[in-house]
Amino acid sequence: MQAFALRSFLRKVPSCTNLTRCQLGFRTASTWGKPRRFESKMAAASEDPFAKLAQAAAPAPKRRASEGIQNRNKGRNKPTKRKKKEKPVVEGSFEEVLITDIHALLAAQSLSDDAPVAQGEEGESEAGPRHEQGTKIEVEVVEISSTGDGLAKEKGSNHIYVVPFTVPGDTVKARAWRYVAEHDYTHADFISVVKPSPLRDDSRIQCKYFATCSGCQFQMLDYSEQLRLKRNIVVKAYKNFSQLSPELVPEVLDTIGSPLQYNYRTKLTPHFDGDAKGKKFMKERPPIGFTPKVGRKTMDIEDCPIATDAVRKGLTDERARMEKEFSKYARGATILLRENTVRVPKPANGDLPPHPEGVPSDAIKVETPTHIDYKTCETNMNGTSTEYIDDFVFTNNAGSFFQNNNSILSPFTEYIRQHVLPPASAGAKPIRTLIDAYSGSGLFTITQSSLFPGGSIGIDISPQSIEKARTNAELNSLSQSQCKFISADAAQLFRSVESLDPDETAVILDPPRKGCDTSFLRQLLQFAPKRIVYVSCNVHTQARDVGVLVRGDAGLVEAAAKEWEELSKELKEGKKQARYSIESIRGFDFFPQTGHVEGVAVLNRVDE
Ligand SMILES: C[S@@+](CC[C@H](N)C(=O)[O-])C[C@H]1O[C@@H](n2cnc3c(N)ncnc32)[C@H](O)[C@@H]1O
Repeated sequence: MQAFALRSFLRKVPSCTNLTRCQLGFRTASTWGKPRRFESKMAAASEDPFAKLAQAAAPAPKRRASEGIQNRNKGRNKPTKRKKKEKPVVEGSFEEVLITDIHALLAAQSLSDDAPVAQGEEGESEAGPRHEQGTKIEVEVVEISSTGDGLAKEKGSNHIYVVPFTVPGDTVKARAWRYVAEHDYTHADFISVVKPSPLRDDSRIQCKYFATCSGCQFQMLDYSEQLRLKRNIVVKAYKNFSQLSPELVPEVLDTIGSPLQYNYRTKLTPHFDGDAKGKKFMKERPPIGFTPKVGRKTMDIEDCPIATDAVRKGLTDERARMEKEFSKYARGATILLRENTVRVPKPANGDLPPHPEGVPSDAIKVETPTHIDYKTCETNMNGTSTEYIDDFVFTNNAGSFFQNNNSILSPFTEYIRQHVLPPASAGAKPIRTLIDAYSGSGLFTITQSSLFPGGSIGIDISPQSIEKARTNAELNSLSQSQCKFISADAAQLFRSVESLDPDETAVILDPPRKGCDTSFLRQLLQFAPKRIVYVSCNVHTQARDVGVLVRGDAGLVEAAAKEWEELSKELKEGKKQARYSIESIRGFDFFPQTGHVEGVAVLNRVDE
């Protein structure tokens, strides 16, 4: 990871090649007990086991994961021809996370294994023979990567195979399909289990498409094991991507489970393929479903048990509609299935309220002591969907972002309420104001509002989400002085908050998967709020950004040249950037049965 970060940094800031590691804020070799890959670049010819990794990692350009899909279509048994120049691995991407885990595993085994390592003749990697595409192999799974795939080895070889739908301790049959030369590992398809791991119990699997559809990875595992694995994903994210020495990272807390482990997803987006040129109208209903793990043609999937009943019914209804309407379509499309709730309070006399007007009679009915929820499925991207979290109501553009596991949002927002304010300490100014950066339709601005007498400010780049956020504030009886929303890039936020006292301000960040950009982090460090709660569906970019906030060096490692100039000027002018300590880190399982985890990191400004 550091090798990637350093290269991109040096590329962007050519005049900074004489900066020392210390100035860059990297961990020192001694803090991790091992030399780092970027150091090994200079020691390529040495006996250092990391030098080999560096040679594999450093010079070659990299491919994006999506190129593998193109390769698959060319036929598994033919050698892959590369037409395009390889593109760099995207930061925080699936591929970068996988490569980091593979490097860590290779490094660990090169330090500890007695197994003899083959000597890199033609057709062999340094770790053992590599197979032609299509070769069937038997491998033993040694670890699960942070992408949810098994990392496996053949007997007598240290070569790593990435095999989905497997768990540590499994011996499985697999088919090699893509050798990744620059990182010396091979992607393989899962074929069958030869000897199951004690962790595996296939009777737990609830979907007949498991291990074919690419959506879920963990259905064969007990739920407590899934939570343990997800905690480990968070641990590894901070170890591999924060660039912080271990003493700065507190022990990662247990992952909080989802109240529902199936029937939880309030949004699905199945799709169907069309004519390649989009000209020939369909002669029969196309397969409607999801992308398979192998191949690119959409699988026909009639049901998805991780979705809520309303969304599952929506899938059935859409498939029935397509049965009649396929001939109108020439192009492929994505279908939106988003749960929508109409809540009807029960009268105090205990009578059942009448069926609400406009709600279809076959809506899914969920009765509680106080109300009846009627659940339907919205398929119009521009339609409005409504969700409840405790007594809060949220309306959204059905096609825009909203968290898609409603069952966990009550405990999750309660956890944020319990942690967004620091424990009261003598003499400290109480926090009065909340900034909710990347607010969407106001999830945190609204659910946390009661804690902030000075008001809450939400900012999001999507004008539609901000429009809904304003509506949601009204629907939840919050005035404009209690909840204010700005539609803009998050980095513009700091222009609007100059009047706020950072000592009295907490910030919640919930950026998209790619994390925060440098400009935002730099401005955040200059604004220096007392407390930050960083929420993310990508714990790897979260760990990277938290590392920046803890070191207080936004702009140094990944700054674009212009930002670097600005930052140097600011540093010369003596403008200060804050730094933070991490109070706690923990995962929430928003995505049961999959390898994904939502991370929450709570940070306090270090007052020196
Ligand atoms: C993971 S969602 C979180 C939304 C909200 N906190 C929630 O939980 O419902 C990320 C949000 O960031 C917004 N976003 C993406 N890039 C942004 C940017 N540069 N500035 C502000 N908002 C951005 C998206 O529109 C999206 O609503």
